[in-house]
Amino acid sequence: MKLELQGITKVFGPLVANDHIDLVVQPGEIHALLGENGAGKSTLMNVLYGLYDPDGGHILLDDERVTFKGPGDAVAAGIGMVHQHFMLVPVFTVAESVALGYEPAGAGGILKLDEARRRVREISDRFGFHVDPDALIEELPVGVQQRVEIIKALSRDAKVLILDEPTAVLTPQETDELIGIMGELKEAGTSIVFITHKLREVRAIADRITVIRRGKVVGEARPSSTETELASLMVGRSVSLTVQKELAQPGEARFRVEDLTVVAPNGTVLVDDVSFEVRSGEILCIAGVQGNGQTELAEVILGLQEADAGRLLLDGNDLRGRNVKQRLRSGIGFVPEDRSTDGVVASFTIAENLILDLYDTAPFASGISMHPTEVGANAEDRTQEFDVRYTSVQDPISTLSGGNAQKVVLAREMSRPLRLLVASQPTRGLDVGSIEFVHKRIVQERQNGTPVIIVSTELDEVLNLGDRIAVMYRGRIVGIVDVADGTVDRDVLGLMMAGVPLDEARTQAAEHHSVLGQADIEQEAP
Ligand SMILES: Nc1ncnc2c1ncn2[C@@H]1O[C@H](COP(=O)(O)OP(=O)(O)OP(=O)(O)O)[C@@H](O)[C@H]1O
Repeated sequence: MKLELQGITKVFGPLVANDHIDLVVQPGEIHALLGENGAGKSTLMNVLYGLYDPDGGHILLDDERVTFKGPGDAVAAGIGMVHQHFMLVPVFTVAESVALGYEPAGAGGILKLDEARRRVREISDRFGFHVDPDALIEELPVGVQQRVEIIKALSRDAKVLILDEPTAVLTPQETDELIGIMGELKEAGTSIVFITHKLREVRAIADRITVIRRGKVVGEARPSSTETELASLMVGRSVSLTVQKELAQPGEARFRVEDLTVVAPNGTVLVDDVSFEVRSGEILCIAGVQGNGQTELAEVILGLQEADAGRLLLDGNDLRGRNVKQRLRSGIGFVPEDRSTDGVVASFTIAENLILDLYDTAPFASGISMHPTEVGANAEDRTQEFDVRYTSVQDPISTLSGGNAQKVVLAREMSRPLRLLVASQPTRGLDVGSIEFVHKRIVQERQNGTPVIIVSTELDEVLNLGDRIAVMYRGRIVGIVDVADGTVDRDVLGLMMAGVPLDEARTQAAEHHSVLGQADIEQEAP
């Protein structure tokens, strides 16, 4: 189906989030939407999916004008959307998930389970999804859950599929698989609108690329453009895609994790006897597929979770018995993996969110009285430094785009004297310009002598930023590699993240390159 957006305009108070946006997506085209944080991509997709009523402009499907009063109308017209946070119920089976809320079905909007099962099988076979209709959602890896969302959309006859940062939570292998699936869908005539900040993927799969900046279309780019060209078109300036840093000169060990074990209430061992140390002036990256114990490890360091065994020593002091507030005040900077649940308080203003840890200390308060002038001034400074795009620092943080909310968390946690920085997925959802800035700040922190732990599923990030990389798999550390020795690459790390030990990973990687690893090689070739 051909999709055409003509002059779409959407305003929020004084802010024009979409300013006369035109976009044409041909049948069977993979169309990437690129743009810096707050450019207006999600807003545009929400208009297309019927979640927002546009203030101007039209949507055309196969040259016919359509209006959507809600997502139900959009779905009925053949539009499907896979959100970043999947909307699946964990205790349902795949078939139940697909059956739920099925609009054209009979009583109660429920599709019969047998019919749902049949459709899951049919779609799964047709596109090589390998999804079992009777599998429980909570037992499926993230990549397969995402396929269930795609099946759900296809079972409702989606002809245009919107994928909003679909690879943010995927492993390299799952990303490869998704790229394959997108190719199959395209062959079958499905149009795909694909939002991403990952330029490597755009180059690998997009047929056309539209770039938006500050609510306006600023141009179209060819997939043959280099990542550097795409980056500068996106943010309007040249961007360095590699981290400029001197060789690490680590000092003494400042932070030690000793024999740490964390067990879930159901008895699953989440962190399994993990030990490592981080030295002054060193960045240790903890790589791994989401859900292999990294989250729990980071949370135990801040005291959000209790360890079942083991010790944490910061500058020789045992952290046991100290609560979260005491740990933050003792100089631990902490960027949580999920900003919306742990990083910000949605109903608080941007300014308040910037002092969550320090709200009762000078200069923001004395005794029980807050000093709004200082709170406001701090917010102006921090948002300027981290280039947060907002209308007023007194607006609730929920009005910010995803990337801008992430920058608020980073600005708060990295703007006080630190003895240890722990950041989980620090650049998730950030545009290339912001990633460049945040990486520089992290390196600066390391230059100041702070031990830094970065938990990341992004291979580019860990390879670029880490002095050493520890790979976690099923709660254990598979291996710790020194980046300076030059023997690790995306493929080796990708395999280690699947539990393959270092030496074997090196052998296997030499024999097989992933799609994106291959794209790297081709780009490097003269
Ligand atoms: N409900 C809302 N109320 C007020 N402002 C909003 C609302 N939703 C979005 N905005 C603003 O509209 C602008 C565009 O936001 P949008 O979420 O579309 O950006 P984006 O391109 O998707 O960014 P990101 O890459 O960070 O996800 C931002 O300045 C944002 O603060």
